[in-house]
Amino acid sequence: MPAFITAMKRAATSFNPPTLPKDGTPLKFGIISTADISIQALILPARSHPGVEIYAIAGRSLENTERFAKKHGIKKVYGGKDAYQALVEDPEVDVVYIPLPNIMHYEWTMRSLNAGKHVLVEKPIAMRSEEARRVHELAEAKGLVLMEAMHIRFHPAVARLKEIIARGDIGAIKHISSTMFLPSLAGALYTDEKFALGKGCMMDVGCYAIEIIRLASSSDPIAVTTAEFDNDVHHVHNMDDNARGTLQLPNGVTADFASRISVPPKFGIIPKLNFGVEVVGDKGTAKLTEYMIPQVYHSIVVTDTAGKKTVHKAYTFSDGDGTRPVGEPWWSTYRHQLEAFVTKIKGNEPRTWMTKEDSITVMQVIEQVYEKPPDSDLSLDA
Ligand SMILES: NC(=O)C1=CN([C@@H]2O[C@H](COP(=O)(O)OP(=O)(O)OC[C@H]3O[C@@H](n4cnc5c(N)ncnc54)[C@H](OP(=O)(O)O)[C@@H]3O)[C@@H](O)[C@H]2O)C=CC1
Ligand SMILES: O=C1OC[C@@H](O)[C@H](O)[C@H]1O
Repeated sequence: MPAFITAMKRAATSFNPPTLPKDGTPLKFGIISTADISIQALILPARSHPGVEIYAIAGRSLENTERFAKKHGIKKVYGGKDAYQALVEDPEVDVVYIPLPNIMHYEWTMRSLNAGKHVLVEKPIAMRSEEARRVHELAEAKGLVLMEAMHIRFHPAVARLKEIIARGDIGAIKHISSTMFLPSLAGALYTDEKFALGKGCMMDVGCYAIEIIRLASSSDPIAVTTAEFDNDVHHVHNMDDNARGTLQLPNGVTADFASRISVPPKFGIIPKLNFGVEVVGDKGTAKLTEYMIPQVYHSIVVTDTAGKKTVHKAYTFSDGDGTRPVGEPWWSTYRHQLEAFVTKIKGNEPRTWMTKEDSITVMQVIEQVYEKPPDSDLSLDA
C-alpha cells in the first residue's frame, strides 16, 4: 500500500480510535477543565485502554461542561465556582488530569495530591523549577504517582532514535539541533490573555525543543550558553514569541534549539511546521522528523560520512524477542504516555517515564532562557 495511504489510515484511527471493553476495575480519571487538549491527550487514548475510565469532568460553566461530558460520554459533571475542588475531592476519582493554563498547574497539582489523587499534569509542569520540585516532593511524601505529560518521549520513534545513537551508528555525538515551529495559523491562537496565563512560546513549545535534545543525547544540559527571545508581539513580561539558544551538554557536546509559534506560510498559503531534531556524530548524522505526531508520519534518516542514507521508522515497540509488536501503529504519543502512566500506577515499570529530575531540568533551562534580556531584533529563519 502506498505510504501516503497507510499514513492517512494511521491518522484516521489515531484521531478516532476503537473503543475496547474495560477491565473489571478501571482507574477512574477526573479532568479539570474542558480544555481542548484533553480530547487528544486523554479522552481518545482512554477509549482503547481497558484499564482507564474517564469518569468525571469539572468546568467553570456547568452548561458548557455538561455539553462536553455528553459529547464524550463522561458520567459525572461538576460545574461552577467550586467545581475543580469538588472533582478533586470526589472519592470515586483515582487520578486527576490537569490541562489548565500553566499558571494554575502548581496550585491544582498540590490540591489534587493533598486530596490523595494520582496526577497527570500538562506540560510544562509548573511556572518555575522550584514549583516542579515541590509538587514532586509532595507526591513522594504521599506515595502518589505524579507525571508531567511530556508526551513526545513515549513514542517508539524516539526510542528507535536513541537505540541508533546508542549502538554507535553515528559515532560519538558532537552537536544536536532541535526545532519546534508552529505555523502562523496556530500562532493566531496565542492571545495576550493566554500569554498572561503562562503560555509563552518557550513555556508552551520550547519545552519540547529542550526535551528532544535531552532525549537524543540521553543527558542533561550543563548550561544554557546563549539564549535570545523576543516579546514584540505580546509584550508580556517574561514570556516570548520566539526563542533560540545554545546549550552545553556533557563530554563536550553542544546543542542549539529554536522555537516559534508563528511561522509564516510558504508561498503565502502553505502552513509551515517543523518539529525535528538532528544529531551530528563523528561518523554520521541522524535526523528525526515530526516528533510531535509520529504516528501519522515520521522518519529517522541516518547519513554516514560518505553520504549513504538509511531510513528508519518505528510505529510500535517489539516484545523481548523482537517478534511481537507492542502497541498499535496508530497509537499517538498520548496513547503511549497513557500506557506508561497506568503501568506505573499499577506498580510496574514503564518503558520510559518523565521523572521529577526531568521536569525540574526542563524548567531550569526555560528559566535560564527567560533570565536573558528580550531581544527585539531577533529574527528566526523557518
Ligand atoms: N500536550 C499537548 O499537545 C498540548 C498541551 N497543552 C497544555 O494544556 C494546558 C492548557 O492549554 P491552554 O491552551 O493554556 O488552555 P485552553 O485554553 O485550551 O484551556 C484551559 C482550560 O482551563 C480552564 N480555565 C480555568 N481558568 C481559566 C482562565 N482564567 N482562563 C482560561 N481558561 C481557564 C478552562 O476550562 P473550563 O472553563 O472548562 O473550566 C479552559 O478551557 C497548557 O498547560 C498547555 O501547555 C495545550 C495544547 C496541546
Ligand atoms: O503542546 C502543545 O503543542 C501544540 C501547540 O499547538 C499547543 O499550543 C501546545 O500547548
